[in-house]
Amino acid sequence: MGLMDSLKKGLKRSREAINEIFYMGGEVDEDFWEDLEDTLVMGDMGAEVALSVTDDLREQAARENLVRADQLKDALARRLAAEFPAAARDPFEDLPSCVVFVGINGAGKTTTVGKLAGRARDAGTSCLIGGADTFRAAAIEQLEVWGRRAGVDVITRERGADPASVCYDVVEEAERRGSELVLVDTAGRLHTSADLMRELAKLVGVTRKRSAAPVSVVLVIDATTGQNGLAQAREFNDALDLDGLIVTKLDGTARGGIALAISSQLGLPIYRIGVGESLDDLQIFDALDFCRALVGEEGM
Ligand SMILES: Nc1nc2c(ncn2[C@@H]2O[C@H](COP(=O)(O)OP(=O)(O)OP(=O)(O)O)[C@@H](O)[C@H]2O)c(=O)[nH]1
Repeated sequence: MGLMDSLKKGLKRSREAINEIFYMGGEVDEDFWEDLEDTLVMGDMGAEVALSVTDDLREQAARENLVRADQLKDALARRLAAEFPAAARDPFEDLPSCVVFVGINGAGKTTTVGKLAGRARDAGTSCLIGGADTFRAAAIEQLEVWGRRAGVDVITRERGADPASVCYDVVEEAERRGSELVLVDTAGRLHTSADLMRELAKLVGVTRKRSAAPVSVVLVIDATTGQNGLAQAREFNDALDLDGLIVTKLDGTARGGIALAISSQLGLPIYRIGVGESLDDLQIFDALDFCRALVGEEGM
């Protein structure tokens, strides 16, 4: 399945809801604008975004005399796409680079690190993985499986070791080998969220201090978490000053709008999206493609 197909499948629910308003009577009247705003809110985009997008579209429709569903849908996709901040730098393409992945357990960090390592190997980029989730032995094993699959070495320490020391080790080893890309997987669960944030803040601090290559802190977020995802992202951003996002599981039952809410409200670019569990299911994020899949074009 291609990117657009996986994405369209995942965003089916949002699209169906939007299609419903467009076909309700075919007339662009007061009810239409109210329904559109409600549908955007229900799609997890957040009330603020929904309101400003609807207002802008309404003005544009009046100005440009857009009355047909296909014209309005295209304008809606473009207006939604404008909500996503663009990335100033791609931490997986602009090398050398060191990326620390954070996020709650199950968000897809390890899988994403594996996919990116596989991509790096295919592109001929020398890559090294740091396994800083020393909290769970199974996490290290899982990462090593992905490392083997991708043909990329994993630097880690024994269970219970200081995760910040793993970062120190992997950055040092990367410098010794001349590796261009370092990908660090971290723990998603500790006793409390405050413990986790404290540990991650220390780990990020050590990595930033030790690495000569630019360090990016990327939040991996599961698109199926809905509104709770926004609160999660805020907590990580407050503690760690994130650089950007990777949104996973957009092939699943996601409503998708949460990606837009987080990215636009926190001003964080989306670097990649996960659309499945295998090595190939990670894609570069294209805001307009995403919004077209969200809104649906004629015949979709
Ligand atoms: N459908 C789908 N599943 C995904 C995607 N990304 C990850 N997963 C699945 O989500 C589950 C959790 O992924 P992990 O990579 O283990 O998550 P994690 O954040 O590393 O979790 P911890 O190690 O517990 O912190 C696995 O079953 C993955 O296969 C995606 O883009 N789509």
